[in-house]
Amino acid sequence: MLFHVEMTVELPHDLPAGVADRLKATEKARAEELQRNGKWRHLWRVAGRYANVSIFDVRGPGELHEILSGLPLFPFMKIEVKALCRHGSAIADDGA
Ligand SMILES: O=C(O)C[C@H]1C=CC(=O)O1
Repeated sequence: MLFHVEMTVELPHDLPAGVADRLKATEKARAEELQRNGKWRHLWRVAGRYANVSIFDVRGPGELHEILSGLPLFPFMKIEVKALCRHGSAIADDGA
C-alpha cells in the first residue's frame, strides 16, 4: 500500500546542538536504509520549511506506524498520513 506522509520537524529551541546533530545523523541513516529497501519510495523537502513530503510503500497502516514511530526524530515531528490508491486515469504502473 502507498501512503502520502507529511512530516514537520519541530525541535525544541533549548535542545543542545550536539543532541540535535546526533538525532539528525541517525535519522538520515535510517531514512537512507528505508529508501534502499524500498519502503520509503520518495522523499521531498517542502521548500522553505523543515518538513518533507514522502511516499511510503508498506504492507499497511500497521507497518507504516511501526516505521514512523521508530524514526529518531519521531518525538519531534507532526505527521499527517493519507492512504493512496490508484487513480483510474493514471498511466503509470507504479505499484499503487
Ligand atoms: O529532514 C526531514 O525532513 C526529517 C527527516 C526525514 C528524513 C531525514 O533525514 O530527516
